[in-house]
Amino acid sequence: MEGMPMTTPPRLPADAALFLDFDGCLVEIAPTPDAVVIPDDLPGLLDRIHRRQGGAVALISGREVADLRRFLPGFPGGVAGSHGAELALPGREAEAGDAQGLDVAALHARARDLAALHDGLMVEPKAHGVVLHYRAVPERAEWVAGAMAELAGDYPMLALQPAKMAFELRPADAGKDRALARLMELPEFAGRLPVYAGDDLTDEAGMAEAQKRGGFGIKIGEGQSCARHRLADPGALRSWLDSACRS
Ligand SMILES: O=P(O)(O)OC[C@H]1O[C@H](O[C@H]2O[C@H](CO)[C@@H](O)[C@H](O)[C@H]2O)[C@H](O)[C@@H](O)[C@@H]1O
Repeated sequence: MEGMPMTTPPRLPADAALFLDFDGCLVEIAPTPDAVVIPDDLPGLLDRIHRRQGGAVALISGREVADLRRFLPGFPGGVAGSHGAELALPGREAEAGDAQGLDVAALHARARDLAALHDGLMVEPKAHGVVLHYRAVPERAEWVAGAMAELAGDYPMLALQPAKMAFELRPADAGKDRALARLMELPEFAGRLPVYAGDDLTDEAGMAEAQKRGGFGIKIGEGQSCARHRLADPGALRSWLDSACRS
């Protein structure tokens, strides 16, 4: 993740395929998953950039597809959710991994049991895994890391994913790199230059994949990254997208 200093990204090439993370990238981080605020101009901006890129725009998020659809109901592009375990494309039936024998209700119950041990912890259940959030009690970070690592030991089909003020168990065979690769096979995306913007550790695989394919990654916010470029925050990303639409 070290190496060359990161620069401001060049103008988005018109022949790029654009992959956008959601939390901390398109929208600011909020105290809880449900509290994120969608800027008034975001849906229109996504429509415009989707038209400019000839339909080659997708969201790649740790959130479930249903969650993303709830926040951005009219988003016209592809949506890879649950770190790529789900894929929803316009006009096509949604695809989802089969969770490989995972008893997801039992997993959620165990995460709730952990959360009950300390005030302020929050469980976010998902169809393919679970997140234990500690944003309200940052001093519990180490405890949550250990508890989730131990839980992960009982679920070989899941991988421990550190996130912002949270630890998640997500499908081991998913990943934002794989989601990008899958999307790049589609006619709207094939042959284009992949550009991936994201803010979190889970985005590093997506950025690395975009760069391996000759495109570039954009790290949103502070912190080390393999990305060649950086923008300060979601507002700066939205301005960068808006400038591209005006060119
Ligand atoms: O891949 P992303 O779109 O960045 O999603 C990653 C996780 O984002 C959410 O959690 C994070 O954002 C919350 C709202 O801002 C914040 O309260 C939390 O502390 C962050 O970790 C979401 O809840 C997770 O399901 C996503 O996997």
